[in-house]
Amino acid sequence: MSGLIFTLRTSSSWPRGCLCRLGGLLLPPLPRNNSTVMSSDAHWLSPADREQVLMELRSMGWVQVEDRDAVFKELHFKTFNQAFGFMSRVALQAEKMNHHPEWFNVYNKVQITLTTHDCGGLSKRDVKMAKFIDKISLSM
Ligand SMILES: C[C@H](O)[C@H](O)[C@H]1CNC2=NC(N)=NC(=O)C2=N1
Repeated sequence: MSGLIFTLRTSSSWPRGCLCRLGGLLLPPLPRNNSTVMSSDAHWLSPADREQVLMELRSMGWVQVEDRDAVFKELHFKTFNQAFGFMSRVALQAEKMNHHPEWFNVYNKVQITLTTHDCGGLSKRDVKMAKFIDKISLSM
C-alpha cells in the first residue's frame, strides 16, 4: 500500500518541546501527556508576546538562562526566616497555580528559575509566577 509517512519530531534549534516539525511545517506544542490537554496559559509564549514579556521581566531583574528557555533571578533577604517565609508564600501560590519554580536557598538568598516543563519553554504561567514573586519579595 503506497502512502505518505510523516514523522513528528521537535525542532532541535527551538526550545525543547515547544514546536513540532511535520515535514517543513511547524506545529503548535503537543501536550507531553496525551491524556491531558494543557490549559492555554501553559502553552509556549508566542514570539510577539515573548519580546514584550521578557522586556518587563528584565526590568525587574530577571535574566534569560543561556542553555534553556527559562528566566532566572537571585533574591536576597535580611534573614533566613524572611527568605523561608518568602519561599512558603511562593510555595502556596505554586500549588494554587499548579506551576512550580526550580529554586535553591542558602541562608538569606533564594535562586529561582522559571520555565514550563509541559511545553519545554516559557509560558504565561511563568510570567504570572514571576510577577507574583516580585510582588511578594517587595513586601517582605
Ligand atoms: C502533573 C502536573 O500537573 C504538572 O507536572 C505541572 C506541575 N508543575 C509544573 N511546574 C512547572 N514549572 N511547569 C510545568 O509544566 C508543571 N506542570
